[in-house]
Amino acid sequence: MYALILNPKAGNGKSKSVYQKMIKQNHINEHLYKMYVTKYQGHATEIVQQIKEENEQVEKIIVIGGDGTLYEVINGIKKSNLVIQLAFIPAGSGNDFARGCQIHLNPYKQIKQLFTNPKTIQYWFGQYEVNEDQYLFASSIGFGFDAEVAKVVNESRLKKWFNALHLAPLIYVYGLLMTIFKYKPKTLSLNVDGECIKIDHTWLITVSNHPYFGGGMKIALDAEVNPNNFTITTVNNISRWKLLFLFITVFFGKHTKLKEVHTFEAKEIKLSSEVPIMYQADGYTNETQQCVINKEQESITIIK
Ligand SMILES: Nc1ncnc2c1ncn2[C@@H]1O[C@H](COP(=O)(O)OP(=O)(O)OP(=O)(O)O)[C@@H](O)[C@H]1O
Repeated sequence: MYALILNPKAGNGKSKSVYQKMIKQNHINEHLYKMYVTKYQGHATEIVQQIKEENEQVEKIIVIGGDGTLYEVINGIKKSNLVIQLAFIPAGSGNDFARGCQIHLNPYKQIKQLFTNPKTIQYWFGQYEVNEDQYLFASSIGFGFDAEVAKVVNESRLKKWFNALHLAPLIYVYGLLMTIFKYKPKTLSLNVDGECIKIDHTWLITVSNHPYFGGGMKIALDAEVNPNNFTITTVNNISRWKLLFLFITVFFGKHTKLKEVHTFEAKEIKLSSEVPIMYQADGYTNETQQCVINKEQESITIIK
């Protein structure tokens, strides 16, 4: 038996039509699944805990939604120590996890594959600790400018309209323009696999499990799904105009040629900031002054 978790608001309601089509096409047998619909932010985490408590023979969770829904589901899996296989039908606006795992971005193609010719891969989430609490991220965790952009995007009423007009990536351009002239770069101390580094005038640091962030930007060109290392990208000592240029070059994967951009691989990163800094984990934003990031030891099976 499997559980289906649907966020009806993901992709501005696209997820609901995806689910309805799935039913119409008789892809799922009503007796073999239990359906859960999220009602508010954080609900998907609670649903997974409920699945564990109900103690039914659930072997797989299928998520229909965006990266935010997936983030909540994987954190529910972590909190409840559930051993489960996971399938993801991308129906959000960004869908970076799907890109990173080479899951069809077209949800209908993904459904067809899932129910007719499924394949499995192993995936290792990232784990981060803030204020003594541990959480998982599927795609990336970023500190500084990109997190401020994510916050503007999440809080913007325009997101709905851009989605409706099928112009979802443009909401990130809007967030970028709203943030770039206000953001104050920070001095950050990093401990990377035991080596201390101070980075001044930092705009952003992203820690990636796969290449994509921000709805399709290929920030970590060489990142590969693997159990050992993250790819870390830092941007510091850059003018605001050049940063704007950088975000254009990211789409062509040319940003790493800029001298202000550095990339490296690491297994554990400890970050501290003298002042609170915004972070985003799969799009979920908050503030912290310290964070420790590791690879999750156990892999999860992703069905795709
Ligand atoms: N019924 C609901 N009403 C309002 N918000 C909800 C509901 N159910 C879930 N949410 C919240 O919706 C938010 C957005 O979901 P999600 O990130 O999956 O979609 P998206 O923003 O369209 O896609 P992406 O993250 O890929 O850009 C999540 O933070 C989730 O907590």
